[in-house]
Amino acid sequence: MFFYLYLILLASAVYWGIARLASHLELRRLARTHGCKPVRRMPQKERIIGLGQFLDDVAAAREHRTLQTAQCRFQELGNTFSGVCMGAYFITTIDSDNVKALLSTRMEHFDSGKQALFGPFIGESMLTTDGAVWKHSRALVRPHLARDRVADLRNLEGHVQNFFSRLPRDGSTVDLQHLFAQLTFDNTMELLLDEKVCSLLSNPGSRLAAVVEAFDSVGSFVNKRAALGPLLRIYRDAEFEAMCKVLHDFVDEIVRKAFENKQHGKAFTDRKAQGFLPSILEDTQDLVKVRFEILGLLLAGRDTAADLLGNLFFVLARKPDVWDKLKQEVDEVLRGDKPSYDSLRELTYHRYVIEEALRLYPPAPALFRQANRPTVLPRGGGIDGRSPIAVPRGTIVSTSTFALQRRQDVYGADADEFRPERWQAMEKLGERPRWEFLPFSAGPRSCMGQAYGMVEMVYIVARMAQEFDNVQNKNDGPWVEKWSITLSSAEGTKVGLVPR
Ligand code: HEM
Repeated sequence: MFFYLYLILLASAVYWGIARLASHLELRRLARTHGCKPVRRMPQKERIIGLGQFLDDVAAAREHRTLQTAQCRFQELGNTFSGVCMGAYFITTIDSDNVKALLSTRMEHFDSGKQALFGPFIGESMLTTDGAVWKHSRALVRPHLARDRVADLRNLEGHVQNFFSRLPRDGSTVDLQHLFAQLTFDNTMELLLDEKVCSLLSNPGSRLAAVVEAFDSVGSFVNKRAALGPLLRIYRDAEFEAMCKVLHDFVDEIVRKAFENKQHGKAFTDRKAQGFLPSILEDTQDLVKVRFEILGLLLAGRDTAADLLGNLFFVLARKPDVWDKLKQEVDEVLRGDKPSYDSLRELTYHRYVIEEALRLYPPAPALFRQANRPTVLPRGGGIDGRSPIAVPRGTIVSTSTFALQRRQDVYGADADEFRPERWQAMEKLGERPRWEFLPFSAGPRSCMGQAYGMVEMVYIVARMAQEFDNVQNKNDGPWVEKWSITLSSAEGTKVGLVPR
């Protein structure tokens, strides 16, 4: 018995050694062929485990300055550098050639790298899988975010009405951030699952309120996990698992109901027959897989738009001139009507305002992948950082969209300022950035909900501009980051609203 165990262990060790050697030789061959030079390393006293780096990251996260710290590092060290954190070698870059290679031209050399990170929350879903499984998920979802679904804004208006009913109209303080999360949750549930839930109208102690709360807190756990590197494989957190269970139970109930209807031959109504849930149940009877796909989509669709709106209104409350321009545009274009899919496209200034918020406060402020083979990135090597660099298998390669979209050499000396007019100027000159503006990522793995997300956000801002004369700032200090999967304001979005 022990002899066989010993043999298995020995064979595994030999296999591992040969695979490492082959990978190393392949990396050397690639480096020679492409003329790679060493990538700049960030100063670290100890580079085997990178414990110092881990402790610095934890301290920065506690002080809500992870993203600003990363931006400063790029300013000090250049657009591409490498380091080690908790035993994991990483390369981070805001060089647009590298970003293009990572997300598009060499995309197949990198995996999503998110499965361990999201762990029990979304298991195997489109956000965490690769290859054929990931492609299949995208094909399933695509029709449900097509133009006809996106263009139907009736449901969204219903949720906006619920949202308005929660807003005080006497200028007293309200935190919009949490209400936006409820609004986008209700809307995404209906868009994807034809499920009418009204968390906006639910009581504080209700089950629905607990589900929204679990969604809110699960993000903080995921971010904590991100810092653990390879230790994640053995890390367990009972509180995180309890939050996941609340969400799993909630989605499982909806899935089971739809599955039973299907089993009992109950036909879906015409509208439902086109819904995402019936079509995914046609494809698989694995209800756990269905649960994870749905949760992944809810996560992708809810937090991103809600956080963007929260950050945007944080800024708008301090920019009455921008709010006046938004009101002027809705009045001129919509003339008191509700926005339609077509009229939304005429709200150009609204789009600039939202793009400026996406630039400064990208809901996904960092994108990362994991190299699934030895490969090469085109820039970052040598003293001038212009030569290609070799990327060993297993390397985590990330880009900070937060820092990338604040590059002064791209956006000018006022890159850190909120100035929507810059988009008009850049468009006039035909200088709209391509690989330096990636709020929805880019390439084959880019956001599937980009068109819908933009429509939803422009619609909500336009309806707010039709409804309120004034958005008063009630937050005391400056904007402070809270990065937990997506990027929101640590102090919320406290405003007072004065009706028109
Ligand atoms: C403000 C709105 C939104 C922003 C800024 C945004 C941003 C992003 C980003 C950056 C990614 C890539 C993540 C990565 O590669 O790590 C992504 C992926 C994705 N988004 Fe969005 N998103 C938004 C809204 C939506 C909506 C409304 C939906 C659907 C209802 C959606 C569905 C998806 C899906 C399915 C993916 C995964 C694509 C894949 O892995 O192939 N997103 N989104």
